[in-house]
Order: sequence, then structure tokens, then C-alpha cells
Amino acid sequence: MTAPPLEKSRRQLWLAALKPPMYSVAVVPIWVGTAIARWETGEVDWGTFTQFLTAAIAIVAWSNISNDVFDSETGIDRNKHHSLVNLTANKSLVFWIGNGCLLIGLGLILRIAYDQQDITVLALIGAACLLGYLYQGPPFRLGYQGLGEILCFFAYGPITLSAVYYSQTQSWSGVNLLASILLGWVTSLILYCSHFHQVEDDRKAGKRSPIVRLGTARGAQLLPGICGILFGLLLLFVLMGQFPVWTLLMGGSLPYAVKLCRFIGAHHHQPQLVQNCKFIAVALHFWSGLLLGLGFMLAAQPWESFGLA
Ligand SMILES: C/C(=C\COP(=O)(O)OP(=O)(O)O)CCC[C@H](C)CCC[C@H](C)CCCC(C)C
Ligand SMILES: O=C(O)C1=CC(=O)c2ccccc2C1=O
Repeated sequence: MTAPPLEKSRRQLWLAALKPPMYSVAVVPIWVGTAIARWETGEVDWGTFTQFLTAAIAIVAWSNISNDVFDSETGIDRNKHHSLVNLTANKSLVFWIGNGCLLIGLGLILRIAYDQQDITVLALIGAACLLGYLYQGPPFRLGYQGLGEILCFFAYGPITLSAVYYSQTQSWSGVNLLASILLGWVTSLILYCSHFHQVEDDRKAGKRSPIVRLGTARGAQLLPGICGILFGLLLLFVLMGQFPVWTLLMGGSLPYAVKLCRFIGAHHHQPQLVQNCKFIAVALHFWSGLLLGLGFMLAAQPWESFGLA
């Protein structure tokens, strides 16, 4: 039996509000940081890995849920039918569910810190959450000034990846820091792409996103350069001898970069068409991160003695 159209479209709205593919931004840093720790130390603490992964998912849920709450206060989401606040018509319930997710996430991070008798991981993830709040919460709302991509770079790149690596090794790594540049860059690319379709609503609400500032045409023209930097840095880090050759596997995600540049290049001025383009960027994030981590995992295998690593 098929669902009545109204019910089906409501289900689609809920799916759009919850954005399951977006949780790539929680999973990938935990995978990459852990893979680098394994490459460098030969060991993985899977208990810490699982706790960190669960915490990251809960914290990203908080970031998205509270984004709908804070955006409902500025009027920017007036036309966003898939806002959780518009769907439930209960802002305070949504707000407290979001806070509950944050509590669960930080609680799990606190447990890691307690088990290791070291506050470093908690301090780093606390700082990442603070950047998340500065992005969208009152009175700061730095995303409205067009600073979201910079905050996103540091939160999902150097800060989170350092915390993941530290949770595994209780030390720091230059290679991990280099990898965090790639990860922060590709995560910010998702945010950048998410602005193309909402440029008019953003402009009306006074949000000066990079796409509002540049215009959609110029914004689209920059994409091949942004993607080129991602893969260029990978090549550079391998040539410098910092990354094992296996990490070139990340090049397997190149088709998503090409698809992203071509699609936005052709449709940047058509909001209906580009409204889901951020999910091409999410696919690029997921596959590039998965393959990068796999490269480190494979380089740590016994066959490195055959000269393949
Ligand atoms: C919520 C975010 C973007 C939504 O932006 P926008 O308002 O334009 O979108 P809508 O159209 O959907 O309303 C992302 C915000 C990213 C922020 C700068 C940094 C967040 C940091 C995280 C909370 C840290 C997570 C750490 C975890 C992985 C351990
Ligand atoms: O809803 C969105 O557009 C985004 C949600 C989100 O959690 C995120 C995280 C990191 C980079 C970009 C984004 C989004 O664009």
C-alpha cells in the first residue's frame, strides 16, 4: 500500500530536516584520526573509538537541532519547511532535545577524559562546540558575517582531529595536523555549497554568507580551485614523504569533485536545482575521508615490509 501523498511529503520533510548523510562530518574525523594513530603506533583502542564516534554523532545532532532553533529567531528559516521548529511548531521542545544531545556527547567525552585522567580531549571538543555556538547562537551569530567556513575549518579540522588522535595516543602528531587541513578544508566546502540555493533568503535576513558576498556565478567559479587545493595538498604531503603512498587512494573521490564543480557551474543560479548540491559535497567528504583513512590503515599492515607503504 502506498502512503498518501501528504504523509509521504511530510516524511520527506522530516528526512530533509534530520539530514542523515550529513553525519559523515561526525564519522569521518574519528575514522581518519584513529587510522593515523594506528599507522604511527600500531594500536587502536576500539572502546575509545566507539565512545568518541557516539559522542561526535550526538554533538553534530546538537549543532543541527540548535541551528534550526536559533535560525527560527532571526526569520531566516521562514520559507524552510524542513526546519525542525516549523515541522513541530514547538521551539522549546526542539531546543531541549538539542541540549540533551549536547549533554550526551560531552558526557561521553568527559568519560574518555576521566578514564585517561587527562582533560585535553574534553578541552578540545569543548572548544569545537564553542565554535559551533559562535557560528549560530545569540548574540554572536558569526555565520551571519560570513565567518562560518573559517570556524568550520578549525572545528572539524585541527581541533577535532587533534582530539581524536590524542584520545588514542595521549600525544600529538605532525602528520595528523597535516591531515586535519584536508579534513577541515573539505568540511568547509560542504558549508560553502550549502549556501548557493538560499542566497535570496540569506540576503533578506542580513546573512552575508560567502555566496551572498561573491554572488553565485563567482562562487561557482571558485569551486575548481577549492577542490584543486584539496587534491594538490594531498599530493604535496605524499611527495614530502609525510603521508604514505597508500593515501593517494583518496584520489578515488575525485569524480565527486568533478561532479560538484560541473553541477554547480551549470546550475548555480537555479535554487531549485542546487538545493541538494551540498550532498554532492557530503559524498566528496565521505569518500575522500574514508579513502584517506584506508590509506593509513593499509600502510600500517604487515605488507609494508614488501615496500608498498
Ligand atoms: C549547523 C551547520 C550549518 C548549518 O548552516 P545554515 O544555517 O546555513 O544551514 P541551514 O540552511 O540548514 O539552516 C554547521 C556549523 C558548523 C560550525 C561552524 C562548527 C560546528 C562544530 C561542531 C559542533 C564540532 C563537532 C565536533 C565533533 C565532530 C566531535
Ligand atoms: O545543514 C547544513 O547545511 C549543514 C549541517 C552541518 O552539520 C554541517 C557540518 C559541517 C559542514 C557543513 C554543514 C552543513 O552545511
